[in-house]
Amino acid sequence: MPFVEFENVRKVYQSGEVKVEAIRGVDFTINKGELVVIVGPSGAGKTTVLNMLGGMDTCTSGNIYLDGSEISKYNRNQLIRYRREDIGFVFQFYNLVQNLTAVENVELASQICKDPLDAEKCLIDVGLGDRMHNFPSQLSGGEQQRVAIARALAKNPKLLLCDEPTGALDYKTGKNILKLLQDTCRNNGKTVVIITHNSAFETIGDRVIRINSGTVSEIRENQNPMPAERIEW
Ligand SMILES: Nc1ncnc2c1ncn2[C@@H]1O[C@H](COP(=O)(O)OP(=O)(O)OP(=O)(O)O)[C@@H](O)[C@H]1O
Repeated sequence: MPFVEFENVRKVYQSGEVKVEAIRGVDFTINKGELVVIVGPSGAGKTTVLNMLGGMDTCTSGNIYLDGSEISKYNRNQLIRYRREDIGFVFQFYNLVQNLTAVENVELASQICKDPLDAEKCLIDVGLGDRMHNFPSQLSGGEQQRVAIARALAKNPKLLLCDEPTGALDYKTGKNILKLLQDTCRNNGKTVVIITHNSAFETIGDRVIRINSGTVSEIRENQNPMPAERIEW
């Protein structure tokens, strides 16, 4: 059984009289420990897929599975627990609490889940061992994103979901963050999903899922994914 599965998933948004079919019958699988790149142009439905996979939104029909559980059947309380314990989130704009230090930001996340990793160790792992007691405003964008990644990993989640994780960063810093995500997958066996509009990122994924107009237009497995430090865009 695959680690993650989307089975004929549909999502219709209804605003007043207008219905938007954001996702129109999407099927894909993800294996444990894979680095997956979900790519597609703006408006294709990537964020909708991420929101359903992350338990922030529900599908209109179809089935979504993670690690043997059908999350598309979860009720509100089960989804709250799922978001807290099973998923680590990394967003474009870091979303750190400004009046807490790096290590306090990471501890904040680990306090709400049942089997957290050590906050200081997570910061050391992302290369911030010497910046733990800095506030976000004292850190660069790339460093703040590293704190956000440490915060997500400290939850010891089943899945790390990253929505445009390099979107706010310059080229070189963005590449370093991709490398960190790839290393996290390789070295810790973590399943990592990166959502992006940037097709250049396709080459680093073990699996690439291309979304266009609410459907999957291509699924590809890279036998030899490119090391993130070597990609160019
Ligand atoms: N809450 C909502 N209500 C109504 N329509 C929505 C809602 N969220 C998304 N949509 C629509 O669903 C479609 C897919 O949007 P989505 O945000 O998933 O695309 P995306 O690929 O993530 O795009 P981007 O890269 O620009 O974020 C779009 O047509 C969008 O307008």
